[in-house]
Amino acid sequence: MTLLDIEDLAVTFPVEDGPDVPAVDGVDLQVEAGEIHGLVGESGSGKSVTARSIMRLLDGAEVTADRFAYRGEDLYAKSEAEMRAVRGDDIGMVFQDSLSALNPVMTVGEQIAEVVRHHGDVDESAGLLSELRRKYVTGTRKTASSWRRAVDLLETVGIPDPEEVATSYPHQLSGGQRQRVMIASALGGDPSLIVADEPTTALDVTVEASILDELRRLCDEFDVAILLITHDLGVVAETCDRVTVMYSGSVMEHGRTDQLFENPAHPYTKGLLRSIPEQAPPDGELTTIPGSAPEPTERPTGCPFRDRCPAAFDACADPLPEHVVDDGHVARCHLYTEGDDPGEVAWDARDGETNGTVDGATDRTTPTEVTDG
Ligand SMILES: Nc1ncnc2c1ncn2[C@@H]1O[C@H](COP(=O)(O)OP(=O)(O)OP(=O)(O)O)[C@@H](O)[C@H]1O
Ligand code: NI
Repeated sequence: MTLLDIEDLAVTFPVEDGPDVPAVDGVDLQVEAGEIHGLVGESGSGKSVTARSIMRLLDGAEVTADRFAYRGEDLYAKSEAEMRAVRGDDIGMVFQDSLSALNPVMTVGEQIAEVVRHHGDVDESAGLLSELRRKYVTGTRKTASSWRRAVDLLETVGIPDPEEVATSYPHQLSGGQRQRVMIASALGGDPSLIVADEPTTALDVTVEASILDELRRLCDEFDVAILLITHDLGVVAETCDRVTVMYSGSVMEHGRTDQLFENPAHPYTKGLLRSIPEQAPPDGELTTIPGSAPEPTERPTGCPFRDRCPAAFDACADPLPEHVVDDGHVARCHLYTEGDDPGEVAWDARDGETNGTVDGATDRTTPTEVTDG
């Protein structure tokens, strides 16, 4: 079942003395129930803006979409009160910066217990006065169901000694433990989807690996879907069932993780794959894509990647087409519009030089020169 179904999302930030910023422009995103879906792309590609659009947390931005459905219901047709119920109960969120996302003056057990009470799983008042009394006077009784559930959730996300940790304040915990607390808190509302924006980026690799394992396990065990935002394709390879690749506000390619890694179709995806150790060609150094992504206000027409693409040709100035590579695997790239496979993209040029040729593309207009970034 498709949980989240977004078609042609555009998000623009009005700017007072300057051009509006078209941060996201043309994003399709489908998240299936129970899957881990990777949203990947370089910095500034619009991953976080897309994530926040799902929670409707984009104050002042203009958001349009052909479709923006969660479980078949239009999220943008909901009232703010209905949306508050969606946040936390249906869709949980985990951010990169756990220290600023958690309340510094409440124990983590108290914070999770509050989420549990609001979700209504336990027969304890979550009214404002009751919460204020707990916060400033009594605290949650350690025998209360909401507290027991908070401790259970801490245990579920792999925190040793959860009783002890529940009575700690966020600053007393390590970054990895705080990230687990955020995941426990997101689970407190028993959501069907967790949006996790770079949840492990600030952590060292061993802690990152164990938290990703944990997410994988939670996804399988609780049947919760996770939209995992990352700029790290290695993380995607390890963790995700499917993946959507973004570049400069648009989706370039999406498909199952195995389809995308074994048979990448978009030159941008191919370029990204060359920059991760597991995927680099046997002969070679890791190569990053020369140049950098354009600012949203300076994006070229048509394919936003064409200035950096070694295979770009005249048609790339036209609006992005959709090429179905395989069942469930789509690339938005002009190279395929004539129905033939363009073969290898010349990403193997070294020293920042691209020779700009594509095998099998002899009948095309000569690709444009790519400048060294
Ligand atoms: N409130 C805002 N006002 C104006 N522009 C914004 C705003 N928020 C984001 N942007 C712009 O939107 C674009 C996309 O930003 P976003 O944070 O979604 O990128 P990202 O893919 O999450 O990058 P990163 O990997 O660095 O987190 C960027 O160019 C950014 O400058
Ligand atoms: Ni981001």
